[in-house]
Amino acid sequence: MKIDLKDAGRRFNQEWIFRNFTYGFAAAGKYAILGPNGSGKSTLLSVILGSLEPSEGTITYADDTNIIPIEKVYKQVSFAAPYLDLVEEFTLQETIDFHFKFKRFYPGVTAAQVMDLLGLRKAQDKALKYFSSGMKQRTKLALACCTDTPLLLLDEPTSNLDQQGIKWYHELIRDFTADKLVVIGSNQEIEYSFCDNFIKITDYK
Ligand SMILES: Nc1ncnc2c1ncn2[C@@H]1O[C@H](COP(=O)(O)OP(=O)(O)OP(=O)(O)O)[C@@H](O)[C@H]1O
Repeated sequence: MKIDLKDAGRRFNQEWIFRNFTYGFAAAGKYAILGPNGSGKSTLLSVILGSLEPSEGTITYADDTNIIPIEKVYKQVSFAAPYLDLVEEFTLQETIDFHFKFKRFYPGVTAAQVMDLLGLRKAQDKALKYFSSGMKQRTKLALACCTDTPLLLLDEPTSNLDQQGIKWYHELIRDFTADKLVVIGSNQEIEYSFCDNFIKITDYK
């Protein structure tokens, strides 16, 4: 998977959040988008995700041989963010089953293994509305990482996780992302310490 942005910019009303962003992402690179609160990390992630259009410039996606049309990109992406809502009425088991009706498991992974990996078997029949914020965040990360997509986007991945949860997050990254293009939006080193490419959003103002 490759993503190329050329002179990309995004604004809300009259305010430019970033401009002149020319950058190439390629599998299996690990990229971190860095910047202070409100600088535009989530906005750039949303443009890469395909959920926001650039206000100027272009974004193109390609696999090894072909351009991927923008309307098909969602099939290639897994995304987790604290502001991404889960269906609160679903139990954990239903959440896992529902997610994998639409997306394939990472090779070798099963629904039972996702449950084991989460370490939340006791809560498998509990509705997500009764989950703590850390349990919800773990659920989002496990679903995103255990899905067989070439692109993984994570915004503030360790928000609401405790020390043990942060260690668990690093194990997920180690075990499920070797061949993926990974982009992390973050301002905490612990979240992107494994990355090898760094984008400072403040360089594109
Ligand atoms: N839908 C929107 N309409 C108008 N302004 C928006 C919208 N979404 C984001 N913004 C503005 O864009 C700017 C960048 O926000 P963004 O959420 O991308 O920053 P961030 O770097 O991810 O911040 P944080 O670290 O706090 O999550 C902010 O000034 C925000 O108010």
